[in-house]
Amino acid sequence: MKPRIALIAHDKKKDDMIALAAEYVDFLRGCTLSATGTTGGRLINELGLEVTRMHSGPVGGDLQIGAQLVEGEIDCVIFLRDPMTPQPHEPDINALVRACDVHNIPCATNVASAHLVLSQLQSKAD
Ligand SMILES: O=C(CO)COP(=O)(O)O
Repeated sequence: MKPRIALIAHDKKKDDMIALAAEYVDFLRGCTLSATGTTGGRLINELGLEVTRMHSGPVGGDLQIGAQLVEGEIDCVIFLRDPMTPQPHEPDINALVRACDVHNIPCATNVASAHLVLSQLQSKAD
C-alpha cells in the first residue's frame, strides 16, 4: 500500500515545508498525501503534488487530520510547528500530536526529524 502521509506547516515554516517536499517530490508523488488547507494549497501549486486538502489549521484542519489518523488512515505526520509564535488553535495542535502518540504514529515536528522519517520511508519504497 502507498504510504499515507499528512503534511502540515505553520506559516513561518511553510517555506521549509516546500523545500523539504521538493527534496522528496518523486517519492511523495507515489504517496497518498493529505494536508491542512494553506499548506496543501502551496504543495499543489508550487510542486504539482496531488494532495487532499483539509480546512486550514486554525479552523479545524488539524482536527480533521487527527480524525483521519484515529481511523487508521494516516501512516506518518510531518508537522513543522512554529515554536516561537503563539497559535490560536494550540489545543487542536496538541490534540493532533497527542493522537499520534496514542496511536503510535510517527510525527516529525521539525525539519531534521522529517528528513529521518521521509528518508526511511523512501528507502522502504525503493
Ligand atoms: O495551522 C496549521 C497547523 O496547526 C496549518 O494550517 P494551514 O496549512 O491551513 O496554514
